[in-house]
Amino acid sequence: MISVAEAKSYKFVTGPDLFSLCQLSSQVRDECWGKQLTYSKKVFIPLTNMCRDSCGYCTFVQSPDSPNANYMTPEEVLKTAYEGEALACKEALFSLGERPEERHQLARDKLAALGYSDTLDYLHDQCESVLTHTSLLPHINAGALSYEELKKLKPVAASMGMMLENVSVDLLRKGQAHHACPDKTPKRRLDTIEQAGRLDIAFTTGILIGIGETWEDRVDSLMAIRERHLSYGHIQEVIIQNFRAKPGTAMAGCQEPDLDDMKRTIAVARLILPHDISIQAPPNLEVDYGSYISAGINDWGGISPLTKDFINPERAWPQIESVAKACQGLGYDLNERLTIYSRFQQQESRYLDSNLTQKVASLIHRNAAENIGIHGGAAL
Ligand SMILES: O=c1nc2n(C[C@H](O)[C@H](O)[C@H](O)CO)c3cc(O)ccc3cc-2c(=O)[nH]1
Ligand SMILES: C[C@H]1O[C@@H](n2cnc3c(N)ncnc32)[C@H](O)[C@@H]1O
Ligand code: MET
Ligand code: SF4
Repeated sequence: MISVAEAKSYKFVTGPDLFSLCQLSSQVRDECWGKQLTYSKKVFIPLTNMCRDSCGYCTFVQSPDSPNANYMTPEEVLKTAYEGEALACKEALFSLGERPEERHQLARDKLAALGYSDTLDYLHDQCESVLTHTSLLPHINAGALSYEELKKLKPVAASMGMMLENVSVDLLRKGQAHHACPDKTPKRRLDTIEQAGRLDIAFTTGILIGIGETWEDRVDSLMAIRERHLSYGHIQEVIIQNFRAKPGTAMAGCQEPDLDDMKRTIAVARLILPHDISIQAPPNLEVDYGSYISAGINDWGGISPLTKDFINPERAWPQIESVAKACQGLGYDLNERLTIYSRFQQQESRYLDSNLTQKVASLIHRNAAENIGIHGGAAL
């Protein structure tokens, strides 16, 4: 792992050339993860698109004035999960707005009609329903959560996640990406990662690239993740996600990060983070996604044969076969993994509630058989 000072000196223009950096990070990736990349076959469950925050980049959020502002019903949740199960998905990604009932009367009314007063209680019960009725494993991406909230949700999710975004407090200023977003303060985000560590929750986090942060801010954010992982060991993956500008948002006119900037950040993330952390970049937010492999990623995140990426709905998922081809072209197999990585899966593991161990064990078997069947490759 490189030092803060080294990482900060690796920036564009004055730092080492991109090719050497990528060679170095690929070497580290190959040593730790071998000649295989992974993805998780998932369905997306956008439980509610209302939110008390208003991030400058987000089109997922719907204002209460919009006819599209909603909560999914329990029937809609199960329908999506059943359809995903039929297509061999193994992850149900619950992704939602943060505490909408604390800001919007419409959210309170819609929750009350469903028999709830708290979005997180509804989330708990919908994860439980998916666990009861299907073989899918819930992954919860509900933003900043407290120790008590995480603790309540742990028995109904195999893993959880929340993008740190960035530790820069400058992004909270007026006119910046996180202005008027109480859940995007670095303090709340870092505290969520810390509490998930105390609770032994297999956790995904990451940074969003190109939202007004500096190179040094990126390094500081990755260092903050590294420190918490060194304390608790619970970070299973770090997502390096590029901002995509969306019409109709406050940041519609902002410059998107270019591919070289993404590659440099991925390579440096690989060198900064402990090597047992998976590095993920989504394949649907960059046309030349194959070049992420040369920058040092080992994972593509969730890919869905059924549902769109509701956060980037205009960016279609590539066919899994075309991702596999890109991997093979560079000498890597593509294997399916579960939402909880193998390192955290052991039976009696402190990371899994006892009612989840059996479900995970049977999916491990299915996954291994499918990986051998489809790719002729090694099972995970
Ligand atoms: O389809 C998406 N999946 C997103 N995922 C899902 C992710 O691709 C997979 O669910 C995980 O790799 C677990 O398998 C996230 C998960 C998190 O915990 C935190 C943030 C994200 C962000 C996205 C996203 O923008 N789009
Ligand atoms: C779930 C995660 O999706 C990311 N997210 C939200 N909006 C965008 C966008 N326009 N471009 C890229 N990523 C985005 C944020 O990082 C959030 O935490
Ligand atoms: N609202 C949560 C966050 O921003 C998760 C979904 S974002 C569309 O972290
Ligand atoms: S990114 Fe998440 S927190 Fe921000 S407005 Fe969208 S749903 Fe809300």
